[in-house]
Amino acid sequence: MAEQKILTYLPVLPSGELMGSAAELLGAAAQLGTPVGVIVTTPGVSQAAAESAGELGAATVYVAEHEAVGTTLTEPTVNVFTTAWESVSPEAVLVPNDIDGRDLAARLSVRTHSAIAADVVGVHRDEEGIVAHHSVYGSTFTTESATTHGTLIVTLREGAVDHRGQAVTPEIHRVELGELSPHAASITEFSASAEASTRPDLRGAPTVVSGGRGLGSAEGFALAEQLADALGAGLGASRAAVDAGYAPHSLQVGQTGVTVAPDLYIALGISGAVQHLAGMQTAKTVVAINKDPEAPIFDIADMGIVGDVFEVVPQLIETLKGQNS
Ligand SMILES: Cc1cc2nc3c(=O)[nH]c(=O)nc-3n(C[C@H](O)[C@H](O)[C@H](O)COP(=O)(O)OP(=O)(O)OC[C@H]3O[C@@H](n4cnc5c(N)ncnc54)[C@H](O)[C@@H]3O)c2cc1C
Repeated sequence: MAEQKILTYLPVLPSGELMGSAAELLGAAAQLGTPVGVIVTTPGVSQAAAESAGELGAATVYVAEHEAVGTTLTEPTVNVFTTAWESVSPEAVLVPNDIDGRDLAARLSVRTHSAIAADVVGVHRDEEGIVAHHSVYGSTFTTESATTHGTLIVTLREGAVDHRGQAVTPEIHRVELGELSPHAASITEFSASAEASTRPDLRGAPTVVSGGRGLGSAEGFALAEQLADALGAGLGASRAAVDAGYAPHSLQVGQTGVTVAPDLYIALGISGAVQHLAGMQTAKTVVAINKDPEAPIFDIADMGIVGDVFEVVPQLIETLKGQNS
Protein backbone atom coordinates (compact mmCIF):
# COMPACT_ATOMS: atom_id res chain seq x y z
CA MET A 1 0.00 0.00 0.00
CA ALA A 2 2.85 2.37 0.85
CA GLU A 3 3.89 2.19 -2.82
CA GLN A 4 0.53 3.49 -4.08
CA LYS A 5 1.02 7.13 -5.03
CA ILE A 6 -1.84 9.56 -4.56
CA LEU A 7 -1.37 12.80 -6.47
CA THR A 8 -2.87 15.94 -4.92
CA TYR A 9 -3.23 19.47 -6.28
CA LEU A 10 -2.18 22.02 -3.65
CA PRO A 11 -3.36 25.54 -4.59
CA VAL A 12 -1.17 28.39 -3.36
CA LEU A 13 -2.08 31.99 -2.45
CA PRO A 14 -0.07 34.77 -4.18
CA SER A 15 1.83 35.16 -0.88
CA GLY A 16 3.13 31.59 -1.28
CA GLU A 17 0.98 30.18 1.53
CA LEU A 18 -0.83 26.91 0.81
CA MET A 19 -4.60 27.29 0.71
CA GLY A 20 -6.67 25.73 3.50
CA SER A 21 -7.69 22.74 1.36
CA ALA A 22 -4.09 21.40 1.28
CA ALA A 23 -4.19 19.80 4.77
CA GLU A 24 -7.38 17.95 3.95
CA LEU A 25 -6.30 16.78 0.48
CA LEU A 26 -3.01 15.45 1.85
CA GLY A 27 -4.85 13.91 4.82
CA ALA A 28 -7.26 12.10 2.49
CA ALA A 29 -4.30 11.00 0.32
CA ALA A 30 -2.54 9.63 3.42
CA GLN A 31 -5.60 7.42 4.09
CA LEU A 32 -5.10 5.81 0.68
CA GLY A 33 -1.35 5.65 0.05
CA THR A 34 1.69 7.93 -0.26
CA PRO A 35 0.72 11.59 -0.75
CA VAL A 36 2.44 13.42 -3.60
CA GLY A 37 1.79 17.16 -4.01
CA VAL A 38 1.74 19.38 -7.10
CA ILE A 39 2.41 23.10 -6.61
CA VAL A 40 2.37 25.72 -9.38
CA THR A 41 3.25 29.30 -8.40
CA THR A 42 4.61 32.60 -9.61
CA PRO A 43 8.43 32.85 -9.29
CA GLY A 44 10.01 32.91 -5.85
CA VAL A 45 7.45 31.28 -3.57
CA SER A 46 7.35 27.59 -4.46
CA GLN A 47 10.12 26.38 -2.09
CA ALA A 48 8.33 27.58 1.05
CA ALA A 49 5.05 26.15 -0.24
CA ALA A 50 6.70 22.77 -0.92
CA GLU A 51 8.16 22.68 2.61
CA SER A 52 4.73 23.48 4.06
CA ALA A 53 3.31 20.61 2.00
CA GLY A 54 5.88 18.30 3.66
CA GLU A 55 4.65 19.41 7.08
CA LEU A 56 1.17 18.32 6.00
CA GLY A 57 2.36 14.90 4.84
CA ALA A 58 3.50 15.24 1.20
CA ALA A 59 6.34 12.73 0.71
CA THR A 60 7.16 14.16 -2.73
CA VAL A 61 6.29 17.54 -4.20
CA TYR A 62 6.43 18.52 -7.88
CA VAL A 63 6.86 22.30 -8.14
CA ALA A 64 6.86 24.69 -11.07
CA GLU A 65 7.16 28.46 -11.21
CA HIS A 66 6.09 30.69 -14.10
CA GLU A 67 5.32 34.38 -14.63
CA ALA A 68 2.01 33.46 -16.26
CA VAL A 69 0.62 31.64 -13.20
CA GLY A 70 -2.13 33.86 -11.83
CA THR A 71 -2.97 35.38 -15.20
CA THR A 72 -3.36 32.18 -17.26
CA LEU A 73 -6.31 29.93 -16.42
CA THR A 74 -5.64 26.29 -15.54
CA GLU A 75 -3.25 25.41 -18.40
CA PRO A 76 0.01 25.84 -16.42
CA THR A 77 -1.37 23.60 -13.67
CA VAL A 78 -2.63 20.96 -16.12
CA ASN A 79 0.79 20.84 -17.82
CA VAL A 80 2.71 20.39 -14.56
CA PHE A 81 0.15 17.90 -13.29
CA THR A 82 0.48 15.84 -16.46
CA THR A 83 4.27 15.69 -16.02
CA ALA A 84 3.89 14.60 -12.38
CA TRP A 85 1.24 12.04 -13.41
CA GLU A 86 3.54 10.47 -16.03
CA SER A 87 6.31 10.29 -13.47
CA VAL A 88 4.40 8.67 -10.55
CA SER A 89 1.54 6.78 -12.29
CA PRO A 90 -0.89 7.67 -9.47
CA GLU A 91 -3.58 5.31 -8.28
CA ALA A 92 -5.80 8.31 -7.54
CA VAL A 93 -5.75 12.07 -7.94
CA LEU A 94 -7.31 14.41 -5.36
CA VAL A 95 -8.19 18.03 -6.16
CA PRO A 96 -10.41 20.53 -4.32
CA ASN A 97 -14.08 20.59 -5.35
CA ASP A 98 -13.91 24.31 -6.21
CA ILE A 99 -14.02 26.07 -9.57
CA ASP A 100 -10.29 25.64 -10.29
CA GLY A 101 -10.23 22.06 -9.00
CA ARG A 102 -13.20 20.99 -11.11
CA ASP A 103 -11.71 22.66 -14.19
CA LEU A 104 -8.41 20.85 -13.57
CA ALA A 105 -10.18 17.51 -13.00
CA ALA A 106 -12.14 17.80 -16.25
CA ARG A 107 -9.04 18.61 -18.32
CA LEU A 108 -6.98 15.84 -16.71
CA SER A 109 -9.79 13.40 -17.31
CA VAL A 110 -9.82 14.21 -21.02
CA ARG A 111 -6.04 14.13 -21.34
CA THR A 112 -5.59 10.84 -19.47
CA HIS A 113 -8.92 9.09 -20.26
CA SER A 114 -9.58 8.72 -16.54
CA ALA A 115 -12.85 8.70 -14.59
CA ILE A 116 -13.93 11.49 -12.22
CA ALA A 117 -15.76 11.13 -8.89
CA ALA A 118 -17.18 14.61 -8.18
CA ASP A 119 -18.02 16.34 -4.88
CA VAL A 120 -16.67 13.50 -2.77
CA VAL A 121 -17.15 13.59 1.02
CA GLY A 122 -14.83 10.70 1.97
CA VAL A 123 -12.56 8.00 0.57
CA HIS A 124 -11.45 4.54 1.58
CA ARG A 125 -9.64 1.58 0.10
CA ASP A 126 -11.12 -1.90 -0.27
CA GLU A 127 -9.62 -5.07 -1.77
CA GLU A 128 -10.35 -3.85 -5.31
CA GLY A 129 -9.04 -0.31 -5.01
CA ILE A 130 -10.12 3.18 -4.08
CA VAL A 131 -13.73 4.00 -3.26
CA ALA A 132 -15.22 7.53 -3.17
CA HIS A 133 -18.19 8.48 -0.96
CA HIS A 134 -20.93 10.85 -2.13
CA SER A 135 -23.72 12.53 -0.17
CA VAL A 136 -26.77 12.64 -2.48
CA TYR A 137 -30.47 13.60 -2.69
CA GLY A 138 -30.12 16.51 -0.31
CA SER A 139 -27.74 14.47 1.86
CA THR A 140 -30.43 11.85 2.50
CA PHE A 141 -28.25 8.99 1.21
CA THR A 142 -24.56 8.20 1.02
CA THR A 143 -23.43 6.36 -2.11
CA GLU A 144 -20.07 4.99 -3.22
CA SER A 145 -18.30 5.02 -6.58
CA ALA A 146 -15.14 3.44 -7.96
CA THR A 147 -13.47 3.00 -11.34
CA THR A 148 -13.46 -0.35 -13.08
CA HIS A 149 -9.97 0.43 -14.39
CA GLY A 150 -7.40 3.22 -14.40
CA THR A 151 -6.80 6.18 -12.12
CA LEU A 152 -9.69 7.75 -10.21
CA ILE A 153 -9.79 11.57 -10.21
CA VAL A 154 -11.57 12.83 -7.09
CA THR A 155 -12.86 16.36 -6.45
CA LEU A 156 -13.01 16.54 -2.64
CA ARG A 157 -15.61 18.63 -0.82
CA GLU A 158 -13.82 21.01 1.54
CA GLY A 159 -14.42 20.31 5.23
CA ALA A 160 -15.48 16.68 4.72
CA VAL A 161 -12.32 14.77 5.73
CA ASP A 162 -10.82 14.98 9.24
CA HIS A 163 -7.80 12.72 8.77
CA ARG A 164 -4.44 14.51 8.57
CA GLY A 165 -1.05 13.39 7.23
CA GLN A 166 2.16 13.10 9.25
CA ALA A 167 4.92 15.69 8.74
CA VAL A 168 7.83 14.48 6.55
CA THR A 169 10.76 16.10 4.75
CA PRO A 170 9.55 16.09 1.18
CA GLU A 171 11.54 15.14 -1.90
CA ILE A 172 11.17 18.20 -4.15
CA HIS A 173 11.21 17.87 -7.95
CA ARG A 174 11.33 21.02 -10.09
CA VAL A 175 9.36 20.91 -13.33
CA GLU A 176 10.04 23.25 -16.28
CA LEU A 177 6.75 24.60 -17.51
CA GLY A 178 7.96 25.59 -21.01
CA GLU A 179 5.90 27.47 -23.57
CA LEU A 180 2.18 27.82 -22.96
CA SER A 181 -0.29 27.30 -25.77
CA PRO A 182 -1.30 30.58 -27.52
CA HIS A 183 -4.89 29.36 -27.03
CA ALA A 184 -4.60 29.31 -23.23
CA ALA A 185 -7.30 31.52 -21.69
CA SER A 186 -5.76 34.43 -19.81
CA ILE A 187 -7.01 37.18 -17.50
CA THR A 188 -6.48 40.64 -19.00
CA GLU A 189 -8.17 42.66 -16.27
CA PHE A 190 -10.37 42.09 -13.25
CA SER A 191 -12.23 44.03 -10.61
CA ALA A 192 -13.22 42.73 -7.19
CA SER A 193 -16.93 41.82 -7.05
CA ALA A 194 -17.07 41.45 -3.28
CA GLU A 195 -15.51 43.36 -0.45
CA ALA A 196 -12.63 41.59 1.24
CA SER A 197 -13.74 40.06 4.53
CA THR A 198 -11.68 39.26 7.58
CA ARG A 199 -14.00 36.32 8.38
CA PRO A 200 -12.88 32.79 7.54
CA ASP A 201 -13.88 31.64 4.07
CA LEU A 202 -17.31 29.99 4.14
CA ARG A 203 -15.90 26.90 2.42
CA GLY A 204 -13.63 25.19 4.89
CA ALA A 205 -14.54 27.28 7.98
CA PRO A 206 -14.81 24.93 11.00
CA THR A 207 -17.82 26.93 12.26
CA VAL A 208 -20.47 28.54 10.04
CA VAL A 209 -23.30 30.86 11.11
CA SER A 210 -26.05 31.20 8.48
CA GLY A 211 -28.97 33.61 8.44
CA GLY A 212 -32.33 33.15 6.76
CA ARG A 213 -35.48 35.08 5.93
CA GLY A 214 -36.36 34.98 9.62
CA LEU A 215 -33.81 37.78 10.17
CA GLY A 216 -36.30 40.02 8.40
CA SER A 217 -34.05 42.63 6.77
CA ALA A 218 -30.46 43.47 5.86
CA GLU A 219 -30.22 45.25 9.25
CA GLY A 220 -31.53 42.14 10.99
CA PHE A 221 -28.97 40.02 9.10
CA ALA A 222 -26.27 41.93 10.99
CA LEU A 223 -27.18 39.69 13.94
CA ALA A 224 -25.82 36.68 12.02
CA GLU A 225 -22.66 38.68 11.26
CA GLN A 226 -22.23 39.58 14.94
CA LEU A 227 -22.63 35.97 16.07
CA ALA A 228 -20.20 34.82 13.34
CA ASP A 229 -17.65 37.37 14.55
CA ALA A 230 -18.12 36.41 18.20
CA LEU A 231 -17.39 32.78 17.25
CA GLY A 232 -14.69 33.49 14.64
CA ALA A 233 -16.99 31.70 12.19
CA GLY A 234 -17.65 31.87 8.45
CA LEU A 235 -20.91 33.55 7.38
CA GLY A 236 -23.60 31.93 5.22
CA ALA A 237 -27.17 32.65 4.16
CA SER A 238 -30.25 30.90 2.82
CA ARG A 239 -31.43 31.63 -0.69
CA ALA A 240 -34.47 33.50 0.62
CA ALA A 241 -32.12 35.82 2.55
CA VAL A 242 -29.97 36.30 -0.55
CA ASP A 243 -32.98 36.88 -2.83
CA ALA A 244 -34.32 39.45 -0.37
CA GLY A 245 -30.98 41.31 -0.55
CA TYR A 246 -29.93 40.67 3.05
CA ALA A 247 -26.67 39.03 1.95
CA PRO A 248 -24.62 38.63 -1.26
CA HIS A 249 -25.06 35.53 -3.42
CA SER A 250 -21.51 34.40 -2.61
CA LEU A 251 -22.81 33.50 0.89
CA GLN A 252 -25.67 31.28 -0.30
CA VAL A 253 -25.53 27.79 1.17
CA GLY A 254 -27.42 25.01 -0.57
CA GLN A 255 -28.19 23.20 -3.78
CA THR A 256 -27.59 26.26 -5.92
CA GLY A 257 -24.96 27.82 -3.65
CA VAL A 258 -21.97 26.70 -1.65
CA THR A 259 -21.76 23.27 -0.02
CA VAL A 260 -20.18 23.27 3.43
CA ALA A 261 -19.31 20.53 5.93
CA PRO A 262 -18.17 22.40 9.07
CA ASP A 263 -17.80 21.00 12.59
CA LEU A 264 -20.60 23.34 13.72
CA TYR A 265 -23.39 24.92 11.62
CA ILE A 266 -25.71 27.43 13.29
CA ALA A 267 -28.92 28.21 11.39
CA LEU A 268 -30.72 31.42 12.40
CA GLY A 269 -34.29 31.89 11.14
CA ILE A 270 -33.89 29.22 8.44
CA SER A 271 -36.82 26.84 7.85
CA GLY A 272 -34.72 23.93 6.54
CA ALA A 273 -35.96 23.51 2.96
CA VAL A 274 -34.44 20.48 1.26
CA GLN A 275 -32.46 22.73 -1.11
CA HIS A 276 -30.81 24.41 1.87
CA LEU A 277 -30.12 21.11 3.64
CA ALA A 278 -28.34 19.87 0.50
CA GLY A 279 -25.58 22.38 1.21
CA MET A 280 -25.04 21.83 4.94
CA GLN A 281 -26.43 18.49 6.05
CA THR A 282 -23.00 16.89 6.32
CA ALA A 283 -22.07 19.40 9.07
CA LYS A 284 -20.98 17.43 12.12
CA THR A 285 -23.19 19.37 14.55
CA VAL A 286 -26.21 21.48 13.56
CA VAL A 287 -27.75 24.05 15.90
CA ALA A 288 -31.01 25.73 14.83
CA ILE A 289 -32.77 28.76 16.28
CA ASN A 290 -36.28 29.22 14.94
CA LYS A 291 -39.53 30.46 16.44
CA ASP A 292 -41.58 27.74 14.69
CA PRO A 293 -41.30 24.43 16.61
CA GLU A 294 -42.50 22.61 13.47
CA ALA A 295 -39.72 24.02 11.21
CA PRO A 296 -38.09 21.12 9.31
CA ILE A 297 -34.60 22.33 10.28
CA PHE A 298 -35.28 20.82 13.73
CA ASP A 299 -35.56 17.36 12.11
CA ILE A 300 -31.85 17.39 11.35
CA ALA A 301 -30.62 19.65 14.17
CA ASP A 302 -28.50 18.14 16.95
CA MET A 303 -29.63 21.00 19.17
CA GLY A 304 -32.58 23.31 18.66
CA ILE A 305 -33.79 26.47 20.35
CA VAL A 306 -37.42 27.41 19.76
CA GLY A 307 -37.38 31.16 20.09
CA ASP A 308 -37.07 34.56 18.48
CA VAL A 309 -33.59 35.10 17.02
CA PHE A 310 -33.71 38.73 18.15
CA GLU A 311 -34.08 37.60 21.75
CA VAL A 312 -31.89 34.47 21.76
CA VAL A 313 -28.90 35.55 19.65
CA PRO A 314 -28.02 38.79 21.53
CA GLN A 315 -27.94 36.75 24.77
CA LEU A 316 -25.71 34.18 23.08
CA ILE A 317 -23.33 36.91 21.88
CA GLU A 318 -23.21 38.47 25.36
CA THR A 319 -22.40 35.08 26.91
CA LEU A 320 -19.62 34.48 24.36
CA LYS A 321 -18.17 37.94 24.99
CA GLY A 322 -18.25 37.24 28.73
CA GLN A 323 -16.37 33.96 28.20
CA ASN A 324 -13.75 35.60 25.98
CA SER A 325 -12.99 38.46 28.37
C1 LIG B 1 -34.27 24.90 -7.74
C2 LIG B 1 -34.17 25.51 -6.38
C3 LIG B 1 -32.94 25.70 -5.82
C4 LIG B 1 -32.82 26.26 -4.55
N1 LIG B 1 -31.57 26.42 -4.00
C5 LIG B 1 -31.47 26.89 -2.73
C6 LIG B 1 -30.20 27.00 -2.08
O1 LIG B 1 -29.15 26.75 -2.67
N2 LIG B 1 -30.17 27.43 -0.81
C7 LIG B 1 -31.29 27.76 -0.09
O2 LIG B 1 -31.19 28.16 1.07
N3 LIG B 1 -32.51 27.67 -0.69
C8 LIG B 1 -32.61 27.26 -1.98
N4 LIG B 1 -33.85 27.21 -2.56
C9 LIG B 1 -34.97 27.83 -1.85
C10 LIG B 1 -35.57 26.93 -0.77
O3 LIG B 1 -36.58 26.13 -1.36
C11 LIG B 1 -36.23 27.81 0.32
O4 LIG B 1 -37.17 28.69 -0.27
C12 LIG B 1 -35.24 28.65 1.11
O5 LIG B 1 -34.19 27.84 1.58
C13 LIG B 1 -35.95 29.28 2.30
O6 LIG B 1 -35.07 30.12 3.00
P1 LIG B 1 -35.35 30.46 4.54
O7 LIG B 1 -35.34 29.20 5.31
O8 LIG B 1 -34.42 31.54 4.91
O9 LIG B 1 -36.79 31.13 4.46
P2 LIG B 1 -38.19 30.58 4.95
O10 LIG B 1 -38.50 29.25 4.39
O11 LIG B 1 -39.18 31.67 4.72
O12 LIG B 1 -37.99 30.38 6.52
C14 LIG B 1 -37.82 31.41 7.42
C15 LIG B 1 -37.83 30.79 8.80
O13 LIG B 1 -37.55 31.80 9.74
C16 LIG B 1 -38.36 31.56 10.89
N5 LIG B 1 -38.48 32.83 11.58
C17 LIG B 1 -39.14 33.94 11.17
N6 LIG B 1 -38.95 34.95 12.04
C18 LIG B 1 -38.18 34.45 13.03
C19 LIG B 1 -37.62 35.01 14.21
N7 LIG B 1 -37.81 36.29 14.56
N8 LIG B 1 -36.87 34.21 15.01
C20 LIG B 1 -36.65 32.91 14.69
N9 LIG B 1 -37.14 32.34 13.57
C21 LIG B 1 -37.87 33.11 12.75
C22 LIG B 1 -39.65 31.00 10.37
O14 LIG B 1 -40.29 30.24 11.36
C23 LIG B 1 -39.17 30.16 9.18
O15 LIG B 1 -38.96 28.82 9.58
C24 LIG B 1 -33.98 26.65 -3.84
C25 LIG B 1 -35.23 26.45 -4.41
C26 LIG B 1 -35.33 25.89 -5.65
C27 LIG B 1 -36.70 25.67 -6.25
